[in-house]
Amino acid sequence: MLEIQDLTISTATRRLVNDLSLTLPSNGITALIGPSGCGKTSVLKWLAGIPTTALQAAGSLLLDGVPCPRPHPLLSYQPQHDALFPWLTIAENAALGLQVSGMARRAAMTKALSLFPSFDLVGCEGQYPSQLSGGMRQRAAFLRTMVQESRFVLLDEPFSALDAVTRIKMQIWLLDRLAERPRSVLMVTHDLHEASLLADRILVMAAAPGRIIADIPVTLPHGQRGEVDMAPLRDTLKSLLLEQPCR
Ligand SMILES: Nc1ncnc2c1ncn2[C@@H]1O[C@H](COP(=O)(O)OP(=O)(O)OP(=O)(O)O)[C@@H](O)[C@H]1O
Repeated sequence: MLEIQDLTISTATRRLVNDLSLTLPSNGITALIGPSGCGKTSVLKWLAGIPTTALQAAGSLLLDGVPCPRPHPLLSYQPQHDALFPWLTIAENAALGLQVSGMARRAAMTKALSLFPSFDLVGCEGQYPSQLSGGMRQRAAFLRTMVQESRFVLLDEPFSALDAVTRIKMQIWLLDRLAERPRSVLMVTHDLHEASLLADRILVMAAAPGRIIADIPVTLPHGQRGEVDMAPLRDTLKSLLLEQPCR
């Protein structure tokens, strides 16, 4: 269990996130939605321990009840932009997270390469990020995050650059992997359809300052989430978001 307690994030002149507390269970998908600029990415970056210039943050993070340093090897983070290293091949990029956490290069490469077929990246192993489309780069970044099998996975709009078919494939892939090996995913998304389809719980943030205004469990099994079944939930989310100003 991962607990954020009283997280406040500010610039020199304004408070971006105010006293945000939330608990992530050991498994399942928690979607984080909210108007643009409400602080979703800032919360994920803080969790991942990414230093952000010009922002000050205060708050505690507990992992299974014990203070958790950041960055932490049990938390992996996929930023909004793919952040692949341009001088490494796609295979080298994909294996990098494993190597950073101590796995030998050959073993890391073997493990990463085994996932290339399910990410539709076969043939791209030796290419560089600049040679790939935006969607392919996003799949490679997703692969690099998921291959690490961290207990907590932080995904910032992981499917936003994908075409509709690839997006559905990746969503199904994520659900299948989580069914095989449960872990906890905190996913920022602007797509209410995606949130209602994937999440076990949806957190809605408001802006100015950023805070959680709704915490909605989604209990219907994934296999039963048809368009019509999920429409009332999407309407609720839409109403909550439309009440919020954009920043
Ligand atoms: N380094 C920074 N310096 C100053 N302000 C910042 C910095 N980083 C983010 N902000 C501001 O913090 C607020 C929250 O930004 P953040 O990216 O966390 O929002 P978001 O909810 O993820 O937005 P979006 O949905 O558009 O990606 C925004 O108003 C943004 O301008």
